[in-house]
Amino acid sequence: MAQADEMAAKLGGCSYSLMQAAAAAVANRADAMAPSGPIAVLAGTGNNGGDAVLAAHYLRARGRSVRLFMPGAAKGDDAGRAMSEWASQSESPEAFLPGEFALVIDGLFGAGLQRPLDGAAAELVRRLGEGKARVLSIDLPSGVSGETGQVLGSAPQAEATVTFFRRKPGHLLQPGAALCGKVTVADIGIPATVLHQIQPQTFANQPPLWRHRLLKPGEADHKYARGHAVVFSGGPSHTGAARLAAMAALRGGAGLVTMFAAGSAMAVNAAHLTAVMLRRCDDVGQLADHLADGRLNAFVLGPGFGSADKARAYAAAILEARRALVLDADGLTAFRDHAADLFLLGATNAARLVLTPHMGEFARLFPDIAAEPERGKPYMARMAAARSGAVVVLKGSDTVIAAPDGRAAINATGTPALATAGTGDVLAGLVGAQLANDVPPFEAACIAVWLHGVAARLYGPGLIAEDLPGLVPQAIARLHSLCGFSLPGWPPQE
Ligand SMILES: NC(=O)C1=CN([C@@H]2O[C@H](COP(=O)(O)OP(=O)(O)OC[C@H]3O[C@@H](n4cnc5c(N)ncnc54)[C@H](OP(=O)(O)O)[C@@H]3O)[C@@H](O)[C@H]2O)[C@@H](O)CC1
Ligand SMILES: [K+]
Repeated sequence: MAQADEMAAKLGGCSYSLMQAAAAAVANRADAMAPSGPIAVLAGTGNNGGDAVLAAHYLRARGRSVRLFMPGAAKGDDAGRAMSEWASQSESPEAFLPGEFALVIDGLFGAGLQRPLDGAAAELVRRLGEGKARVLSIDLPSGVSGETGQVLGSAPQAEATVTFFRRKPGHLLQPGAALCGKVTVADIGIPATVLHQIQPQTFANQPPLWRHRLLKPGEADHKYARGHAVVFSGGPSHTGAARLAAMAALRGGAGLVTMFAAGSAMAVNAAHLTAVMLRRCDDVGQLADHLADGRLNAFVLGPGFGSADKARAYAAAILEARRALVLDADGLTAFRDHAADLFLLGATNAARLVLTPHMGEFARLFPDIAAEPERGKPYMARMAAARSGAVVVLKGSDTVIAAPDGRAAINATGTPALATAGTGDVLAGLVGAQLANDVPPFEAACIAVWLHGVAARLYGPGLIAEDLPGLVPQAIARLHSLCGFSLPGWPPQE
């Protein structure tokens, strides 16, 4: 954002006019949140504080009762100029009692936060929490890192946050995302061309990022044009996870899906499968025979799979046969003591491998990277992708998808309803469906994660993993409608 600010100034903008626009957006939001009653404004020493002081000035000019509290003197030209517009004195933090106000505007720190909150700022945040004040944060709740979403020291729980130009990673990553409350993005006049100039590598996982890769529904579609995904079953008493993945792959748009099962698991799978086909695969020799069929183009290995030795051998055979592979669950854990082998496979099979670890599985494969959570999920996922040569989907309520080339997307369609057994298996199948359709792995993973979250939101509370594949068509319909695609003949006309 600081880079965006500088670029905007270079492109002929004036940084004070940006601050004026930012402050006006904050004042408008404050008025809408609390149309009457006294307002407290907490202003820090930098430009976040400058926004706050100017918002206080605008609100007072509208006849609102406003008191300004500052832990120190304003630094910098813009913040100093904002202060000169505030005709009265600011009060010291000791005088601030949150219970006296209908709303508190938090403008202590924003994008310039460098170190954990302490002293007067930390004390103000503590009092905000204790007083259960309604908080409107400027740019970010003070204490939340805009880069990582991590809390540095402490941060208030905002009811709403007004940010500027574009959301920052800290608005999407936990715990920052939850502390922001409802985020609105104000246009303060920074031209969109600034984005082209700064070439950001971190994105929100939204359709504009990958809509050009989406398979458009067409009348000429036939099942072989939409790929053939394969999911590996576990042993006879561990077949459910793979079936979830297989159903998701089919609902997610793979033209055909086949389950590969060892002889011992054939009968139980046969009893459960209908549209998903079933073939026997006992060992890597049989897998090699199957791989002779070039139409089998995307594989999902790991959900309920069990055998680590077999998982490693199968992964190598699939990648060496130049097929796309989603490695999940047991497929990931199989490499915990053989991570270098996995990274070599990834490096020699660029653009074919997707890893879908949750944080525990991630730490088994990348212990040194996982030991630095304070650097944030995009950093961790990006480092892991660069090291493994794979697209890495670091799962959680704020799933991050990273590619070896440095791109990272933060998902925002997640929901706590997804925190239930088997939802990861469904996600692996959805990634497999996109890969079967020849979508490149970064976009394949982004699309699958987006659909997975939207499908879960369509159900709401009480969701179990079995519900998810059946909701995927509605999620796809929503996506198509967002992108302006239509399925020929649907919805049916009279
Ligand atoms: N970019 C844009 O387009 C636009 C940006 N705008 C606004 O500018 C904001 C960014 O402003 P910013 O860069 O001045 O940083 P900010 O967040 O005010 O903090 C820096 C100050 O805090 C201090 N400080 C830091 N950490 C501290 C700590 N833990 N404890 C104590 N002190 C600490 C630090 O002190 P120092 O390190 O210098 O000692 C410095 O004085 C951005 O969030 C948005 O609101 C808008 O005006 C519109 C256009
Ligand atoms: K703030």
